[in-house]
Amino acid sequence: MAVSITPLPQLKLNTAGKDPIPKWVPPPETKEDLEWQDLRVLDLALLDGTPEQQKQVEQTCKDALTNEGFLLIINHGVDDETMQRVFDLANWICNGDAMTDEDKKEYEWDRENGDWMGYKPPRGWGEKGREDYDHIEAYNFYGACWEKNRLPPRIRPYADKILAYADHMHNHVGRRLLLLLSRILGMSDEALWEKIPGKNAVLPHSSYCRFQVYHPLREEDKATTENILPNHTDHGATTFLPSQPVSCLQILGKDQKWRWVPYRKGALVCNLGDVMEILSGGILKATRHRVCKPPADQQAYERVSVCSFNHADQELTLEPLKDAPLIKQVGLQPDSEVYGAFCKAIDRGEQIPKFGEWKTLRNKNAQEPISKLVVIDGVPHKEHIVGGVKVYRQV
Ligand SMILES: O=C(O)CCC(=O)C(=O)O
Ligand SMILES: [Fe+2]
Repeated sequence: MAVSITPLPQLKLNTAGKDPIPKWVPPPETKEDLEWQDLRVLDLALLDGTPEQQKQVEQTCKDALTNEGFLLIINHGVDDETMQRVFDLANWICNGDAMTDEDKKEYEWDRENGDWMGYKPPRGWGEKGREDYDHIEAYNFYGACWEKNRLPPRIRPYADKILAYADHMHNHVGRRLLLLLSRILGMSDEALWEKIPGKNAVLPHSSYCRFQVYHPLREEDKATTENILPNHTDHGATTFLPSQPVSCLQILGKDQKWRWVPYRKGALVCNLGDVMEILSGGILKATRHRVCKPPADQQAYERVSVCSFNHADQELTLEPLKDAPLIKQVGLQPDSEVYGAFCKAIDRGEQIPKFGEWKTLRNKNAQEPISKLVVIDGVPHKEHIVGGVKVYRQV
């Protein structure tokens, strides 16, 4: 069972000859005793190993994505030194002097139209109103940033390095994960890679890399803020987050309990989005997660986070791959949340959406004020339905 794609390359980001940027200093780990979610560890190097090792990695992947819905990936081709450079860049871009105030205006995202490319100012994603301060500043790097030169001038000398990282996550790690998911579904190695991402660009369509920082909570927000980023599922196919030390990310277990994602230096935290849950008919889960207020001993630190969101071709029709052997064997899972919500929307007569419509709808409506009030864990939330999938904001 030879893997049909080239062995995983090792990414190197040589910034010699460029102006130095400040070094990101990782904050210390929390000493608090939190309820951690045990995550399975997927060793991606095993995919280049013996047939038994390949089978082992496939099984780990399947167990993780049908149970926790999150996993840790090691040996993904970005060593600690290279990842340090990525964090140096992310920290400098979101938290340093990489952008002037004019740049922030010139390159600001077009949120009203659901286009998130560019600089995201620190408002609108929290659980308060759309215009309220939300502690999160980010730069969203889409393929068009390079194709249309939509990069602030001071960042341009590093454009090739950022692209190399984004490329590695999408076209090497992302492709290999799709290969594993194809095998899990009983399909040929390249089936999902051929079907999902769209081709002919390093970051095709809306796949993107986000550098972001969560600023420490302001004094006046400490008492009233629980979640910095509300409870949601990602809307693409796969997401990769290099593990970082400030504990904020929580995932919702099958038992409806929230648990903290542990820090593991050098690993990638990986989860699936709506696309994979719908295509797999609910077998592979797009797990709900949220970014909470950090534990008390980490509340003074800036939390730098680097996210790779691997999306789908805008024309991809979102529906289960009914011919996939695993779906035939175990059947569709309408009790699964995202796929179930999707089924209900279709039953109500809504059209099967293309991914592009789904994404724009979800981007436009993300965290809009809404209608229905529900109680989760004893805490009142507003519920908003976006493309059939529920998004919650704490009231
Ligand atoms: O920063 C994180 O740890 C997760 C962010 C996240 O879930 C998102 O942006 O969709
Ligand atoms: Fe997310």
